Amino acid sequence: MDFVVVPSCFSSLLNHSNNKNNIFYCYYNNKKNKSHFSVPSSAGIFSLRKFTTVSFGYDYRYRRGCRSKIECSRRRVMDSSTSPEFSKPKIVIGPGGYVLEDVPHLSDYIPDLPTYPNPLQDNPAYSVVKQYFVHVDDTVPQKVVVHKDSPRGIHFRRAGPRQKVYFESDEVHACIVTCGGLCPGLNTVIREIVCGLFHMYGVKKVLGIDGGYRGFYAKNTVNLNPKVVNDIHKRGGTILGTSRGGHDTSKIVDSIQDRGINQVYIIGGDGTQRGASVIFEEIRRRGLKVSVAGIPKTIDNDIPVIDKSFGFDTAVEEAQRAINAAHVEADSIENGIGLVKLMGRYSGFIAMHATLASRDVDCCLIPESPFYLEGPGGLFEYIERQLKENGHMVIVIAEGAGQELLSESMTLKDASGNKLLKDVGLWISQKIKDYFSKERKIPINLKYIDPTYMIRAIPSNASDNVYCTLLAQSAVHGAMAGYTGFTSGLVNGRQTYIPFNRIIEKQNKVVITDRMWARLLSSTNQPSFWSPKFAIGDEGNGEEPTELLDKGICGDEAPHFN
Ligand SMILES: Nc1ncnc2c1ncn2[C@@H]1O[C@H](COP(=O)(O)OP(=O)(O)O)[C@@H](O)[C@H]1O
Ligand SMILES: O=P(O)(O)OC[C@H]1O[C@](O)(COP(=O)(O)O)[C@@H](O)[C@@H]1O
Ligand SMILES: [Mg+2]
Repeated sequence: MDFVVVPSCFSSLLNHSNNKNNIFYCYYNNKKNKSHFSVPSSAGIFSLRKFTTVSFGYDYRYRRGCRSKIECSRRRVMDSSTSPEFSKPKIVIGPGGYVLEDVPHLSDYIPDLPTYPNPLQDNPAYSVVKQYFVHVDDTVPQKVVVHKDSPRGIHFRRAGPRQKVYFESDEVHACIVTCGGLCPGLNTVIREIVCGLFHMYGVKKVLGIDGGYRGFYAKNTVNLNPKVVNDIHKRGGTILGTSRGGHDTSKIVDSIQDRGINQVYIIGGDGTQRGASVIFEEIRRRGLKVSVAGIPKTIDNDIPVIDKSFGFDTAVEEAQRAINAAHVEADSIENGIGLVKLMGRYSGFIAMHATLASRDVDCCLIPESPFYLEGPGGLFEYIERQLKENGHMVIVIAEGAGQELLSESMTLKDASGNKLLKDVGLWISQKIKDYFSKERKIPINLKYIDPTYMIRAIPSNASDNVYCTLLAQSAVHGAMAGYTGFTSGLVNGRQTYIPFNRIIEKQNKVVITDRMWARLLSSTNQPSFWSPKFAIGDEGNGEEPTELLDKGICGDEAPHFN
């Protein structure tokens, strides 16, 4: 008997089989050595182990060919899937400076994978669509504003259904997990992954992982189907629960393997996508036929490359309610100051967009734009002028703004390693009150509104709901087509598959030397608080211009959804 490594997932395959005997065929590279053995399902994994011996340096791919038969092909893959070559980004260079930043595919590390016709071709809802399947060579450019001599630049693979899929419908065992902070639209994404798998691809097995990453190994799972998720998009939050911290890669991948899961849908922000990336690497190292797809989530909009994250518009819309209230309060009383603190840990997109949308805001403070309180050009001087001229004013401050001005105590971190912020809203309220009452002897009426979680605990609005649907369906099409290690994201209004390395390499931030921030300054008339010393840091960090600037909302090209 030759050496055979039996993946731990065989136990779940054995347990799920209705047949009395599970026949295991082992195909070796040398076909002459082909052998098989049969194990009664009641014997379970322990009996199976009698036939097995661990052989280091090899791993075995398995495929559930039919209910009673599991074929395992022995491959010499460990060496190649752990080689540095494998971890390198997949870059394809073409003529004219064309660069495709491609996503990994299961066939990159599992040779001879069979393909199947896409079941969508028999689906009456889609058969009327001309050219429903996306051409394998379709890509989407990252930059759409070009000059006639510009190189063609970076492209991403276009998302969408492919003619051939790498999973049979009854072979798929998918799971969905939500991690990090809440965001409007989480439930819509969950719903549309489940419905997409069931209705488009005839999949019947979808598991919900309870409570974020740690749910893989420390919690129960829940079976998901279209009935269970039918009206969840009308609710805020996530029906699966979420958490920070608790990312234990090997325990998570063991759980994926033990449960026989072969498609993993991971919904979360920058931290979550980093976690997804290491899960993918471990899955590839173990040579498993498991697709890992990320769906980017964050109200802070701090994920790079993509046009914007889902739930962002809903959060901005909800923030308007707080700003309106602050304006009404400030406008109704002498020397009224309405102060609103909005979420935005490292990026001030919510504050910036809420300010631009409202037009009632006189000053917007964000983490990317350092400010100062006293002296010429400072915030106090500006407040005094506003009160003199208008009798009231509204200030919006992102929670991450001005952190460097607050007292220097030890920086605490949350379970995921994110900086725990000091309360800049309370701090600045006190500073303004002290300055005007003690130093200037000017009576002011300051009303502080902190809507905190209210802007993210709500269900998504109509446009975010459509956006969530497209992201979820794109992720499903990608996983079915055998792509893995990708995030489904909108680039220039087109659905794309973006490799994890591009999503996690940096954070999206408001670039204060961009036109969007200039639009805000011209709308509020606030001081820029700009000083040449800030500009050095700004130029030096090599940031791309604000993603939202040139690509939509107020940019040169209206976003268009495919
Ligand atoms: N560098 C990392 N490697 C692995 N897992 C990570 C990493 N950063 C964050 N995570 C995990 O991702 C999950 C969510 O991260 P967090 O930063 O809280 O939220 P978000 O994904 O919304 O940014 C947590 O379970 C955390 O442990
Ligand atoms: O949910 P918590 O742990 O209180 O964290 C609040 C943070 O979550 C956010 O809403 C978004 O954070 P993530 O997208 O990284 O999860 C931030 O704006 C805010 O600072
Ligand atoms: Mg985050």
